[in-house]
Amino acid sequence: MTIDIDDYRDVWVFVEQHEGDAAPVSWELLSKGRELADETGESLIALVMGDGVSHLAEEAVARGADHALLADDPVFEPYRADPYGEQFRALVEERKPSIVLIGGTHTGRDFAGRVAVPAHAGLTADCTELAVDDEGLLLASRPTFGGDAMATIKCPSHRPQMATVRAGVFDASEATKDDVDAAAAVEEVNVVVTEEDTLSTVIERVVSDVVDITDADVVVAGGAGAEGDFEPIVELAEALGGEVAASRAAVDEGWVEPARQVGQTGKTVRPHLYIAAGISGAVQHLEGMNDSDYVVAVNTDPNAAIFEHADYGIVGDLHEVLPALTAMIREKQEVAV
Ligand SMILES: Cc1cc2nc3c(=O)[nH]c(=O)nc-3n(C[C@H](O)[C@H](O)[C@H](O)COP(=O)(O)OP(=O)(O)OC[C@H]3O[C@@H](n4cnc5c(N)ncnc54)[C@H](O)[C@@H]3O)c2cc1C
Repeated sequence: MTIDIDDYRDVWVFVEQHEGDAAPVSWELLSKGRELADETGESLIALVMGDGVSHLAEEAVARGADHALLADDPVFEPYRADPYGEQFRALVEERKPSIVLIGGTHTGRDFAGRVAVPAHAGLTADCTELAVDDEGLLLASRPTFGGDAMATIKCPSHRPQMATVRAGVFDASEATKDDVDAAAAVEEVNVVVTEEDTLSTVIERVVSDVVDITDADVVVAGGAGAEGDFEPIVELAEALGGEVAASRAAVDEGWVEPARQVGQTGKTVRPHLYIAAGISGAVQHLEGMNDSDYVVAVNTDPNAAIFEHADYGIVGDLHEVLPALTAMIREKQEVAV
């Protein structure tokens, strides 16, 4: 398929939503998209699909998009890959964006290929870094070879340049425009899919019990120093209402499920409080938690690298320090009740 790449312009960000609430990754991509659009001198366009979601299109503009495209129709609720993919595909074909960014979530991964394949476009999945080069080409980076190397991929001869991006790797954009200005920049697009065209029907929605540590406000992470006993970590996390996480060393030992691994080949978290217990502070681990608001490290080795990245450090055995912290927190909670 030959295309004229000069026909393709602008940076698009897909605003993922669930029952009218935006997925946090949407606003993270919007802030990165703004940066890329400013560098390439193009517009940043938000694409919102759903039923009764015009408020999100306005919010996307308030948070920095130049313009929002809104496909608002009952066919988009609940989410199914075929209407989303087909609507997105049709808009890409008609409007010709240069860069398309989609969250690397279950939803984004599910339908992004349905946009990329008919467009004969490349799709770099699960990116953790994005930039543009001097010619305005998207540089999409992601871990590869099981995390042993980082690959930077560019797509010089085809458009659009598409990427799915891991949640939690960029700061979310903030609202800067008022509602009136925002509403004026929303364009309702022609919905090209109907219920009759749609092959799938949702019979039942079952809430998965797979954990998602990326949204937690408090994360208590354990490493090899836990020596197989995660109980103090679990109890402190429970006392603080937070999630349990782990270094790769702890996951490799089978002490904790892989969905809880933090780092380059795990999840990226940015909680208000991150407690790293028995974790040395390897760069690959730091990559997944370095943007936490407050880091508290507990380690027997006063020279452990993690202390250089911690706001508060406790030199000691986690099997003594964590139960003491948990007991103090429980005591305060009882007094408060
Ligand atoms: C390509 C690649 C990708 C990787 N991706 C990831 C990733 O996503 N996430 C990740 O975490 N790692 C990743 N790693 C592995 C990383 O390099 C480290 O090996 C790993 O993070 C070490 O885990 P750790 O800190 O738990 O263990 P260690 O480095 O063994 O550290 C254990 C720490 O516990 C302390 N300690 C021991 N006993 C106690 C105790 N009783 N109380 C308190 N402290 C104690 C020790 O002093 C030590 O500092 C990756 C490596 C590579 C090469």
